[in-house]
Amino acid sequence: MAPRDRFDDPQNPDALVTLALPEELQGQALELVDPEGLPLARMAPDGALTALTHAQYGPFRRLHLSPARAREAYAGRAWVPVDDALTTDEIDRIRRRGPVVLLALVGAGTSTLSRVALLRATLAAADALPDAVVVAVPLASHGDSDSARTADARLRDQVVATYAAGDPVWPLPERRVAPAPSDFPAAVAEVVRRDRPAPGEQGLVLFFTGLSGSGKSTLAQALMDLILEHGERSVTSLDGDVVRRNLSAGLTFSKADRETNIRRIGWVAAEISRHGGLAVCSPIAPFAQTRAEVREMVESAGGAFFLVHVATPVEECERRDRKGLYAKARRGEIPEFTGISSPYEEPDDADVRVDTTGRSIPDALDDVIRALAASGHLDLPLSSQRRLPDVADPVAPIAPTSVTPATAPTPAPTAEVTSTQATPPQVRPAPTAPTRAAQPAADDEPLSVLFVCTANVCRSPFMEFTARQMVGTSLDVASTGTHVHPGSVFDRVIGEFLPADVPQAWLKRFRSHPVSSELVEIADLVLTAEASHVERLVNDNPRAFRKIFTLGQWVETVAGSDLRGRALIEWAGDNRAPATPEQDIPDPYRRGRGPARQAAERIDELMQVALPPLVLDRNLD
Ligand SMILES: Nc1ncnc2c1ncn2[C@@H]1O[C@H](COP(=O)(O)OS(=O)(=O)O)[C@@H](OP(=O)(O)O)[C@H]1O
Ligand SMILES: Nc1ncnc2c1ncn2[C@@H]1O[C@H](COP(=O)(O)OP(=O)(O)O)[C@@H](O)[C@H]1O
Repeated sequence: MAPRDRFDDPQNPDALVTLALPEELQGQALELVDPEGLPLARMAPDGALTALTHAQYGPFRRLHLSPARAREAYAGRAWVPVDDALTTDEIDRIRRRGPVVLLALVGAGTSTLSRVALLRATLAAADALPDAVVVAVPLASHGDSDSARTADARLRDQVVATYAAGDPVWPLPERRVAPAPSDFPAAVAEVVRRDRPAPGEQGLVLFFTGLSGSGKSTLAQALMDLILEHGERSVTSLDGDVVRRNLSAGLTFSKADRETNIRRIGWVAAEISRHGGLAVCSPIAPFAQTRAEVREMVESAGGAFFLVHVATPVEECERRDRKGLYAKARRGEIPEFTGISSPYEEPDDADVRVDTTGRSIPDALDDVIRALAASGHLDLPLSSQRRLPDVADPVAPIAPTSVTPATAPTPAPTAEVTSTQATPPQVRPAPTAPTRAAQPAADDEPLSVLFVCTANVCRSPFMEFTARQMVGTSLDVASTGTHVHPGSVFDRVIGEFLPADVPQAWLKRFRSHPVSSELVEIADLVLTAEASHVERLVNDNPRAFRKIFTLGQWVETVAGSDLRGRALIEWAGDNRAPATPEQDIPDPYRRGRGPARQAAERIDELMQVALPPLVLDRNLD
């Protein structure tokens, strides 16, 4: 930039060769270093610069020549400033001029090309010319304002003139319209295409922000499941809670630590997007400025940033209070709790805003899917186009009718029931839910046991019927599922392996029923077929953790204890054996008679141990 020898030169106020120093460094002697710490220049307190060495950093370093070195190598050629990928027409024009230096001004890239791609495109153009070489000059532009453009043009003319030092300079005519891909030679077009992939091929960061309990993790997880089911892309999850357990372990919830946490997430996500990957982040990220920094990090890594504002209001999040944190925050036990005692700045730059209040998860997720499809980044099927059940809704707002009221009349026994001599007259026909209202049970009242599997058509009703047949009304039993088509019938294949004296009427009258938080709350004990069911139920009902077990886990836990009834359940809550996959009862549904028989035998075997200690009336076991 000779003759300039300093930043912020008062003699050339419009030259924009500036260095913004923090106040405490102003007026001091400084060393300027590259990102790896190599000293490049010394700066005197008055701003005068002394070069120490050439920069040795970054791609195509060999092409970044100072004017002196460039002249040493290429004096006598014509100099052509290049600030975008060259079209076929422009290359033809240059060809007519003879030997040239293409002086690539790669300060900030262009609106459509990164710096490094601008250099690659210029090299590809040089290859198409008989005698052209490339020199890179990191000359940045300072913005779109008229004054910045004027100053930029002046600085650029000066820099180009310094390189040419009297040799001819041939600027290309200004473009009237932006070139189309077909205007470039194939090799240049390929550089342009790779550098700016179509939205569907670009790295992508899906960033969910919102209050604790708003539904970020739930929606993010459902979306990731869907992406994986789709199978075209892999995903990295950066969930708020998970990040805080590893990447950000030790950070607090002060403003500074939250910012650090979000910047770390942003940095990792940006790196993932740099490689064309897909990252799904779901921290609270309460501050607009930090979210903007993440956007900037991602975009400068070449990725796309897609912001989902999970805008569930604080009243609803507090009503859900999945983790009991709002209650603690209200009691002052958690300081700086977002939405209560720490701010959440609503985004005004969200790509989609979803309030999950009163909506099912698939329905809320569809809003995100629609917005993503419109952006061109990701095309996933809406829930209405998917075969159900896949993203089922474990916590769809519960209609009052879904809990059997305590006063529900017992359905009249059918002819089959009355004709089945094995049916004790006091046994209710198969209920779809425990019939006790949500009130504390008297000590001598039968315990209620809720069996849970996936669709509530096979394993859990089998457990329900087996239990009822074994202990009659000594236990209040019911069954439900985590992913249910409500109203489905009992699976006849596993039904074949029920004890012969189970009344057919129970089977006939059975209809499937989804699990709900109310049902879990009412039950004294919840027994599931698989560990994944426990996980799901505990996730949605964390406070019920102590009474939810897999059937196999329950049997292993209580084996050897002399306790009975409620005391046993309480004890088991504190002494639970781990739920291992070996104890699971695999789903035999639609897998034929063999697996159905195995599941039936295993359930039967476990029930023999699981139930007797739960029965309060000792005469019945
Ligand atoms: N003081 C306070 N404020 C907000 N949240 C708190 C706090 N203390 C603990 N938690 C739990 O931490 C989860 C939020 O962590 P994040 O990393 O997402 O927060 S932040 O983005 O750094 O603000 C958040 O989890 P989610 O419910 O998944 O959002 C809370 O469970
Ligand atoms: N439509 C919905 N979308 C997402 N979550 C919902 C919806 N309806 C109810 N919920 C429930 O709200 C809670 C949201 O919790 P979570 O996803 O962990 O939130 P966050 O990650 O924002 O803290 C879960 O218990 C979830 O089942």
